[in-house]
Amino acid sequence: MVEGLTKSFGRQVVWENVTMTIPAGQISVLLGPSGTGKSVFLKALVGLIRPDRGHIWINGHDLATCGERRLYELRRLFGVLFQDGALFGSLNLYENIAFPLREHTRMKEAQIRRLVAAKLELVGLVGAEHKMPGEISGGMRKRAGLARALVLDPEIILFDEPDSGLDPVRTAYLNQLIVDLNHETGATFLIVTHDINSARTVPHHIGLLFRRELVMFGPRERVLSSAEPAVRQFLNARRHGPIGMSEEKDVTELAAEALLGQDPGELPPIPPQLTPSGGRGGA
Ligand SMILES: Nc1ncnc2c1ncn2[C@@H]1O[C@H](COP(=O)(O)OP(=O)(O)OP(=O)(O)O)[C@@H](O)[C@H]1O
Repeated sequence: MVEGLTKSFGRQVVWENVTMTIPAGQISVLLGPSGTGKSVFLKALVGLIRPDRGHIWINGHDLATCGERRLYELRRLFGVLFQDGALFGSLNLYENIAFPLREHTRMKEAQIRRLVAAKLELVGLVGAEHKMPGEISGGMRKRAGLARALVLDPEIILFDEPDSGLDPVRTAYLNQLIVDLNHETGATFLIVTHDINSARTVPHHIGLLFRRELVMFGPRERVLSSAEPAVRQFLNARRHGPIGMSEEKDVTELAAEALLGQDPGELPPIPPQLTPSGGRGGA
């Protein structure tokens, strides 16, 4: 539960008064034009950046204001998949995935081996444990990063652009993997993505950050059928609307657009949501 969250860097307000309840056990997607502070939001959620105001309630504790020791404990509840998997280049996949276990637990090697093997299987990387991050494809690196994010069995998993740099087929496999993992682990997922197709089909809930605020956050079908101009423009990848090339359009531009009578057009039909597959294919 995020309440009244505000963050500025110097005089630049990134977002203010963000309030949302990220539904437990479900998948939520956070969208927004470049620079609207989606990555900063993820970092605030895991306590890497302290917000200026507001609260982040998790299991009865406020992650935004708690002390360092509590923060360290609360961080264990999170798994984070950074953009490129953020693997350690000098460690093989096995050691990368084992890393959080070595950092946060006193497990014996045999137990570590069992857990790493289970996560490798979960993400379809059995047999690749001795490979170095530099030797494998971007898609495999993401899946290895995902295995590492999952290894402490987190309650909340944050994904920062999991589909960036992947081809459409690999993105489809990764999306299915995300849906399956959510189904199997029951963890709460929050995904930042620019991929509209993923945003339309993967999550239960969608949010949009724009003009320093959370414009909307709600169930997928409600957001996809919304007439709110920024939401409608973004989720349908249109030029018509308040979002401009490099920043928001100003009033004159919007007035000119209205005069030209450019019609935003009919909304396309809402695609069905991806369902858990029951079995897993590799990518
Ligand atoms: N540590 C920092 N110090 C100062 N400014 C920062 C810092 N981190 C981010 N910013 C600024 O905050 C704003 C939001 O950045 P952020 O990376 O969260 O955007 P984003 O929505 O994730 O963008 P993109 O979609 O392009 O990845 C940017 O203007 C950025 O320059």
